[in-house]
Amino acid sequence: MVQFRQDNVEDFYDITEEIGSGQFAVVRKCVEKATNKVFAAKFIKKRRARSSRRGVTKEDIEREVNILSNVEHDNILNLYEVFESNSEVVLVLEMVAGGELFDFLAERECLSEAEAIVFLNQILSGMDYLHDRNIAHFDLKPENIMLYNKCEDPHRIKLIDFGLAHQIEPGKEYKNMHGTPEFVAPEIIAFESIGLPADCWSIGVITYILLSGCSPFLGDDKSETFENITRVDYDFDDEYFDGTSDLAKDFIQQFLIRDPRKRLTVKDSLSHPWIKGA
Ligand SMILES: Cc1ccc2c(c1)c1c3c(c(C)cc1n2CCCN)C(=O)NC3=O
Repeated sequence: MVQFRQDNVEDFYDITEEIGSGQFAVVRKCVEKATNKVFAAKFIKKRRARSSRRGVTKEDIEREVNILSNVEHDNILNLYEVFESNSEVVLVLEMVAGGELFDFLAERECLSEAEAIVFLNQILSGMDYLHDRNIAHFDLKPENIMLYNKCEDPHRIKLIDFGLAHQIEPGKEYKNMHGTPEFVAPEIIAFESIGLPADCWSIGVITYILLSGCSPFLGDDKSETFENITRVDYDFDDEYFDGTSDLAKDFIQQFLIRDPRKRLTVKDSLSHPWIKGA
């Protein structure tokens, strides 16, 4: 278990501009005073009372820290150290300066199959590492896939934000309603038992977006999106998929299967001819 340092993070790091924010967390760029190295500091508000709905419980924070402390993979973000005060916990994380895959995609509208496969090979490699350890990310989306460095190696990515990640204990039921509507699997919406296959559904949605620039289930509002997901109501509109190979569509289709038990696993997807053939 990583030690939560009780020192003041600002005695050791210069905290600078905000680079991201969520419901109970703010991410800021920071520079370690002793080394001048640049990191990302994720400030997580602690929940004050059990009855409160504000802030994150110590149990959830320790879960994220535990998972990040016990994983080491080229495509997964590194946790450097943790500070704790009365009101918040600060995760000092590796800085990935290349920005979101989401923005990289926005600049291009969609990617060639070859380029999408370069990103997917890394996403699948990181996810295979996590799933081998029964760790589900539960919040896979282009915003949580960051480019390491646009200049040095523009196609190197890191998976970030393990705030919803869980170690799935075999045989134990896990249910929770979280994640971003566009990317959540049907079993999450139906409040059924969830596990590693929920990440596989999200990978199918991400692949669809990488190749078309469109989101397969996105409706005019959250309930329409949930309705589309529950009915697995999507298609490969010729306007966006006219030049897309049948192998690519098959790869997507094998992830977007309602029954989690029949869905393609990450490990099997690495042997799919679309990925292997590249
Ligand atoms: C250059 C840059 C820009 C925005 C960043 C980050 C880095 C970033 C980072 C992290 C997180 C959790 C969120 C981050 N965000 C917020 C947006 C993430 N979807 C992180 O852990 N390392 C980062 O570099």
